[in-house]
Amino acid sequence: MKASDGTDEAKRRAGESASGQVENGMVVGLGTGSTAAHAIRALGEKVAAGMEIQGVPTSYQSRTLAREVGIPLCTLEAARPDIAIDGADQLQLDGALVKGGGAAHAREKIVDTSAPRCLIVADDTKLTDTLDHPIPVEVLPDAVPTVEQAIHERDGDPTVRTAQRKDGPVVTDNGNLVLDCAFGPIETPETLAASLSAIPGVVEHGLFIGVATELHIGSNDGVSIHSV
Ligand SMILES: O=C(CO)[C@H](O)[C@H](O)COP(=O)(O)O
Repeated sequence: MKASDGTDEAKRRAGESASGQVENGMVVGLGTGSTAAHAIRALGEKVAAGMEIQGVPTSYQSRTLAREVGIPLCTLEAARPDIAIDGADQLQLDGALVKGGGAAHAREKIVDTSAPRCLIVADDTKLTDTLDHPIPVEVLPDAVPTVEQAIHERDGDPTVRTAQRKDGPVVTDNGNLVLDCAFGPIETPETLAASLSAIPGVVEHGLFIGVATELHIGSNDGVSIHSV
């Protein structure tokens, strides 16, 4: 397959492919980002055609879009997802992912891990042999200085994520801040994931290990599906 340059068309193919796995009566975890949004729109079309599903949103963005396209929503208290569909910023074919480009990774990890099937949708430019994308780390605001120090001690380089159309930092849907932490090539993602989780003040980080069960990778001329 030809590389897609990360086009919206490749993202659409991936999103629509994953939405094709959703069956009548299912509860669906609704991921965040532009690729997951294609899946949500495709699910909205299924609902309009008579399919009965419920969505569990992972962010303000996915909740708003699901409402716009007519997907009935529920919470994790009401029902566990049968399947989750979510995007990624970078991924390996063994299913190790970096997420959190939209700062939604804390809720995404909760919803994605609550589903027996987690389908990751991405264009083919995001595939890599070795993860090296900065890892988003959601942090309680008071803990930023101590978490920054802990990241340096782990040979990482943290940067507070700043907002595009607001002065100051990005504030997550949970009221926290995000440190984008560059580690260079990550040879053992599971070790780094455990190490980041152990830092006091870290709410959640964007390394998703052992979460994805299927990868739907869109390109210019099709979709490839990989079981993990
Ligand atoms: O993790 C995410 C949000 O927190 C997104 O799924 C990830 O950033 C990919 O987004 P996009 O499909 O727009 O490239």
